[in-house]
Amino acid sequence: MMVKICCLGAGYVGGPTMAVIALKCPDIQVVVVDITKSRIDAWNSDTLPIYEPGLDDVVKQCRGRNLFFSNDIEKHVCDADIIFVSVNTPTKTRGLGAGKAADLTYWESAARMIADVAKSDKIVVEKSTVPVKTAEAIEKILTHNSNGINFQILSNPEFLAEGTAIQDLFNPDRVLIGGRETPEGQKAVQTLKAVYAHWVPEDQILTTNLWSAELSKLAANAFLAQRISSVNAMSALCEATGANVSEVSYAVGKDSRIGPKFLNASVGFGGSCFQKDILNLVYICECNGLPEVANYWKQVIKINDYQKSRFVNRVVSSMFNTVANKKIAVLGFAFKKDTGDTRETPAIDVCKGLLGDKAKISIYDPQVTEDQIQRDLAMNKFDWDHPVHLQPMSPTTTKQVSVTWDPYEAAKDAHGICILTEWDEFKKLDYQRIYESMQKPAFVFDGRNVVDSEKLREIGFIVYSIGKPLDAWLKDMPAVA
Ligand SMILES: NC(=O)c1ccc[n+]([C@@H]2O[C@H](COP(=O)([O-])OP(=O)(O)OC[C@H]3O[C@@H](n4cnc5c(N)ncnc54)[C@H](O)[C@@H]3O)[C@@H](O)[C@H]2O)c1
Ligand SMILES: O=c1ccn([C@@H]2O[C@H](COP(=O)(O)OP(=O)(O)O[C@H]3O[C@H](CO)[C@@H](O)[C@H](O)[C@H]3O)[C@@H](O)[C@H]2O)c(=O)[nH]1
Repeated sequence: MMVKICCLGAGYVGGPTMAVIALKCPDIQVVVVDITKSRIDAWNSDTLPIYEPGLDDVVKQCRGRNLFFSNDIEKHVCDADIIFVSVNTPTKTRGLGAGKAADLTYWESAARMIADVAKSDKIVVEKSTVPVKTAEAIEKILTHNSNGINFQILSNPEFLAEGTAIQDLFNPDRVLIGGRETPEGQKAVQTLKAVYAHWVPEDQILTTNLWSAELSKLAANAFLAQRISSVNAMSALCEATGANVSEVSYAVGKDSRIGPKFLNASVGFGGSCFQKDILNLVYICECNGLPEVANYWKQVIKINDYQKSRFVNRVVSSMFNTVANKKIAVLGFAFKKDTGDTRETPAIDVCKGLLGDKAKISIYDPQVTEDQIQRDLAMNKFDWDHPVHLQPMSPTTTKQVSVTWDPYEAAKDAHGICILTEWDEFKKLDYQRIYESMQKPAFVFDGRNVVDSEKLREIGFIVYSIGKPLDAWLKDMPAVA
C-alpha cells in the first residue's frame, strides 16, 4: 500500500521539503495543508508563494502526480500515515517568557486537531523548530485525547537555509531523526528513515533520542549565529586598528579546525531562525537554572544588535551627524540574497534607525514588494511570525519611505547608498552613472562587503565597508554605538 504523508504548514519549510520528498519518492503520496487559504491557492498557481531557486521546477514535476496542496486539513490528516508538523513557532510577546520563550499555540492546536480526527495509528513528526521536551507535551496532548489510537512522536528538525533550500534538501549534510527508545518508537524511526533513504546515504541519516534531536537543532543554529557574531565583533576591532576583516577571516578559516565557511562580516544576521531560536535556547537555560549558560548565548544576539546600530551610527556620523531630510538609497531589503524573505532582516533595524534620524529612504530589492516593506517597517517586534491572516491588518505606511524596482532611481539625488543584502547584481551596477546622479559628497556604506571599494573611491565615492580600513574622511568621524 502506498505510504501517505500529510504536512501541516505550507511555508518556507513545509513547501520545499515536501516537494523534494514527493520528487524523490514517487511511491509516496504527499499532501501539504495550511490554515491560510491564500497560501494554498498560491502553491496551486503559477506564482508560488515563496521565491527559492529551483523550487518551481521541482513543484512542476510532481504537483498533481504525488504532490498536492489542499485546504481540506482534516481529510488529509485522517488519511495519512505520517504527519509532519511545520507550523509557526513564534517568540511569545506576552505573559510568561515574553520576548524569549517559544509560543506553541499553533503547534498545540495542530496536535489537538490530529487527535480529534485520527481514526488510525499515526507517526507525528516535529518539523518545526521547538523547545527541548516539546515532544513530551505533544505526546500528552495526543494520548490524552486519542480514542485508543496509537501515536508515535518523532523529532526531525530541518536544517535547510533559504536561498539554497532545494540544494540543501537534495544533498543534506545530515538528516536527524529522534524517537522514543521503545520498540514502537524505533519502528517509527525506521519508517521515517526509509523515506529519506530514497535519496540520502544511510550513514548521513542520524538517529538519536528525542531530546538530542530537539536540542541539536537549537545548538546548530546557536553555533552558526555565534560564528557571525564573532566575526562581526572582530570587524569593529578591525576598523579601529586598520586590520581587514576579510583577511582576518581568511587567515582564521584556513585552520582546518575552524574552517572557511560562514565567516563573512555583515551588517548583522537576519532571518526567521537565528534570533528566535537563540532566545528560545536562552529561555530553556534560564528555566533549567543555568543563568551563566543563558547569558553566554544572549551575547550572540547583543553583538548582532550592536552591529546593526553601529552601522547606522557610521552612516549618520559620516554625513555631518545628521541625515534629516536627506535621501538615502537602500539597496537590498531581504535578509540574504536569493530569497524574497524579509523576516528579521537587518534592513528593518537599519531603516528604522535612519528614519529615527529623519532620513528619507528609497529602497530597491529585486524580490521584495513595497507592500511587504511597508508592513515590515510598521510591524511590532516578533509579530511577523504568525499565519498571514492572523497578523494585524492595515498598518500605517511610512511616508518617509519609497520603494522602487530600479536601483538607479533609488540612488538618484541621494546623499548616500546603504547596501544591506549581498545580491550579485549589486556588484555589476554602473556606479559611475550612479555617482553622477547623486548629491556630493556621495557616500556608499557597504553592509555586505560586495562592492570593489577601491574602484568606487576612484570614481569619487566616500566608501565605508564593514571591517575594512577606513577612509580618511571616516577616521575623523567618531562612531560609537
Ligand atoms: N524558514 C526556515 O528556513 C526554517 C528552517 C528550519 C526550521 N524552520 C522552522 O520551521 C517552522 C516553520 O517555519 P516556516 O519558515 O516554514 O514558517 P512559515 O510561516 O513560512 O509557515 C508556517 C505555516 O504554517 C501554517 N499554520 C499555522 N498553524 C497551522 C495549523 N494549525 N494547521 C495548518 N497550518 C498551520 C501557517 O499558515 C503558515 O503558512 C518554524 O518552527 C521554524 O522555526 C524554519
Ligand atoms: O558568513 C555569514 C553567513 C550568514 N550571514 C547572515 O546570516 C543570516 C542567516 O543566513 P543563513 O544561515 O544562510 O540563512 P537561514 O535561511 O536563516 O538558515 C539558517 O537558519 C535555518 C532555520 O533554522 C537553518 O535551517 C539553517 O541551517 C541556518 O543556516 C543572513 O542574514 C546572512 O546574511 C552573515 O552575515 N555572514
